[in-house]
Amino acid sequence: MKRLAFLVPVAVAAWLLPYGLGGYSMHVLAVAIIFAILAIGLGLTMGVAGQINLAQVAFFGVGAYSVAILCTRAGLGFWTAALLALVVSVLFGVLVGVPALRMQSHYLGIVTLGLALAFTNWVTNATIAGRAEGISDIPVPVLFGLELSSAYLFYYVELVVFALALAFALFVTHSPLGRRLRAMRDDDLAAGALGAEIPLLRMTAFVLSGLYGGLAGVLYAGLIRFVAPESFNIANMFLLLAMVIIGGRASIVGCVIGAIGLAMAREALLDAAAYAQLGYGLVVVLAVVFAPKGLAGLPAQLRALLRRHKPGTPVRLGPFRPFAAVPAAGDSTVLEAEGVTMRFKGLVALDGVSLAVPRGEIRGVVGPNGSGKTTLFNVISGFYTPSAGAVRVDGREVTGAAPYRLSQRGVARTFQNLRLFEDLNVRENILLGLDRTRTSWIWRYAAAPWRVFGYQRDLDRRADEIIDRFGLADFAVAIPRSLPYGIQRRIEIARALAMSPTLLLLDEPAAGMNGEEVRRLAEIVRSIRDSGVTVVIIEHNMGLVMSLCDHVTVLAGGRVIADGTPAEVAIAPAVVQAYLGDSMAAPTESAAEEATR
Ligand SMILES: Nc1ncnc2c1ncn2[C@@H]1O[C@H](COP(=O)(O)OP(=O)(O)OP(=O)(O)O)[C@@H](O)[C@H]1O
Repeated sequence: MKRLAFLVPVAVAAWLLPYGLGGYSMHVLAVAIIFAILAIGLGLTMGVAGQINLAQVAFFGVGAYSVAILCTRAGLGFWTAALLALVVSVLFGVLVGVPALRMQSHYLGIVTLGLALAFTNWVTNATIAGRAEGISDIPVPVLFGLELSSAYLFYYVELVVFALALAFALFVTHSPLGRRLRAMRDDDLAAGALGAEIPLLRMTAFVLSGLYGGLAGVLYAGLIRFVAPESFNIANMFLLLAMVIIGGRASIVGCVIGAIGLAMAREALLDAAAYAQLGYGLVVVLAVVFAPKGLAGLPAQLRALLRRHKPGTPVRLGPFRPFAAVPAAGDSTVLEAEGVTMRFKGLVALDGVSLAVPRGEIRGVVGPNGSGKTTLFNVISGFYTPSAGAVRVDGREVTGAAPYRLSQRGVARTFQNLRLFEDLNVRENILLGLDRTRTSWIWRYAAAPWRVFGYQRDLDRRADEIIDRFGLADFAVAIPRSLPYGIQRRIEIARALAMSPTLLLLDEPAAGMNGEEVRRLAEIVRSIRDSGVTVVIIEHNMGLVMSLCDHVTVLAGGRVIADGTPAEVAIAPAVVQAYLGDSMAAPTESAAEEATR
């Protein structure tokens, strides 16, 4: 609550501002607030969710034109038209979001730009939209019997709408939904493996953008009471982009500061409009090069610069606190692969692989480089749909299911090349694992926000427990990239465990670790198994495999060449031959050595 105390003087200042401003300045301020709402919408899609959206100005236009058309052609009152306009803008948001389900990056940029151009083209040529002349007789909005005909009066309506819009955007970005959107922006594959329904999340981002664009459009129609195509053209889209990039696209407050600042600058530079555009371009380039996170990112950038000159304190990984052992719940098969084949064009990465992993087992999957181990994990966790064969988890067919579905079925995984979200701190990475809600849960954000707060409190409590159990408390708010490799590996395991899986897939968890770290890893994996989780582990460290695994499956050239206890596979001739040497010849001895190191 104390952190929000600064809002009181800000609100009072905003309320008193009109008393010190002339008519024209008031108008400029009212327009700047509209741009701020528009920029929040763009910040949510581009900055928070990482979806390229060049149609924000069209959402703005859809909102404004819908009000204009509904008021002047259908004879509706301003506020009824405004509500319908919001619905139309959200629907337009859905339409623009559809391509995002199938394409990303510059392709999405081109498509959204195309849709924005199509909108401007339509309003320029459609009779109902008043063609190039636009629509000029939008009625004065009346609120509580008061005609909002001046910018002074309208400003107060805008202020309330803006405050609510800003509060909702901040609420969303600081909630489990916002965390998932940021995770999707950083790495959509890893976010999917953690249970994020990527298509729905992308659509949510565009719906929010449509809503904020529509809201800005409604206010614009009420303030200016005239709409024409040039207010919603591509030049304005680029101005909006400049606002968001300069302010800091990932920060909602940054977007607001950028929007208000640039809207003011635009007015101040009206006499030099020809050069102003060039100036914005230059500032954007400077921002991208020297302050990629915009004005909002400058304090953190400065702090990092100062820290660089100070000797850093070494990070301390705390001890792992083992889980309470749970008696095995029956001996059913948790994972079953049957004749799984995966072809990449001409290359057969997996060739009829079958394996069955019983509950409570630690299964090792080993094999020379390129033998198909990671591909097998990718098939099991839904990253690849196999060309043939079937995968069953807990007896249910999951072949080709999306990663988020598998995550919901209790499959968690880590990655060979570590996929921690780099823009989220350690704690947020763990929180993402803990969040088991479906995206459809998000109706609560609008209808019952207190339930979101309650849920977040529960996640926070459980995150503390996991952070403590895995000894991560010293760097819970650090960015993973800044931490040693061994620690990052442990964070990834903690994040996977946060998902409360029944099946944990570990892809080379000991890679890059020293002997002591490998010993601690073995202790962690055993404790995870003892807590009732079935573990499948890909590893090249044979000492670890031999000492840790109950059962080992050996792959070579995409086929299972041996399957049995560590001692059995170690002496299998096919295995010795596949490894082309004697590294496997006496693994039990090396395991004993490794285990005692
Ligand atoms: N997406 C892909 N497209 C084309 N080929 C692929 C793809 N993924 C894997 N492969 C190929 O499939 C084969 C098996 O690769 P995979 O990564 O599964 O092996 P691995 O046993 O995990 O190897 P390593 O121990 O080096 O990680 C390799 O020849 C690899 O180049």
